[in-house]
Amino acid sequence: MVTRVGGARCASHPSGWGMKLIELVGVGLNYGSTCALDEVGLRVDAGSVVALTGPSGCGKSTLLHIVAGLLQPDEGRVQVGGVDLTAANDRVRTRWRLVNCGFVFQLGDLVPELTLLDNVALPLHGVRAKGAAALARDTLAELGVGDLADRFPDQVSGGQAQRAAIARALVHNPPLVLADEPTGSLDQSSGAKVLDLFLRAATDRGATVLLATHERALASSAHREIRMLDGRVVA
Ligand SMILES: Nc1ncnc2c1ncn2[C@@H]1O[C@H](COP(=O)(O)OP(=O)(O)OP(=O)(O)O)[C@@H](O)[C@H]1O
Repeated sequence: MVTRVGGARCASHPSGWGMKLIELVGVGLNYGSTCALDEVGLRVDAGSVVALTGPSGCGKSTLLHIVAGLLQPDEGRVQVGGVDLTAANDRVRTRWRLVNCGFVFQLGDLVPELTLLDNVALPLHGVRAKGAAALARDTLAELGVGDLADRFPDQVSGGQAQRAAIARALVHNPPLVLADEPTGSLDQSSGAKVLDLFLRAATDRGATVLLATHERALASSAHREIRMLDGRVVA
């Protein structure tokens, strides 16, 4: 079934998206003469936490950007939650992403002019301002940075900013969470808290979390690990 972008969701799975969430077939992408992805085929079922691992430069970030519809492959097909992203134009992909996807970028990528609270409330368009602020505050608190809600990104540490970026990716309960090195600048206990939130999102509400990581502890706690090498999925 192909669902409307950002529209009606299927009721047969808690995420509302059916079982087969992500499907990539023969996906290739080049940056000029650099081949970043080569014939990648992948299928991820809904409701799981999946770790993408592999050496630096093997294509993990590029793959996450393609699944989010932020990059279009040069070849192949990408279907996510029943939507064919390779057939969708920029505007449709952007709208789809806002509704369905939470993305944690490798460098956090908070808006510098907004407080942590306002950054986290960004995906909550459509929620009344008061409700959005309360929800954003609760999510920041869950990640242990509730007391920093009114600070700006340049007034907190890298790890605190990263936790706010994770709060922003989770606050609207999206069916799909994509995270690029989400625990890279976190201490062990904050990293464990983040992992716990990802696992809960998957088991409690059927969300799917696809994360790129170099950390063994994170990869081995995920439901599944996908290993990449030189732009290909190898295991
Ligand atoms: N914007 C870009 N322009 C040119 N080449 C790029 C660009 N982004 C990535 N690459 C190249 O594409 C390949 C895959 O990069 P990618 O960032 O996807 O790897 P990665 O596995 O996420 O690496 P890391 O673990 O270091 O974050 C690398 O060879 C990289 O140098």
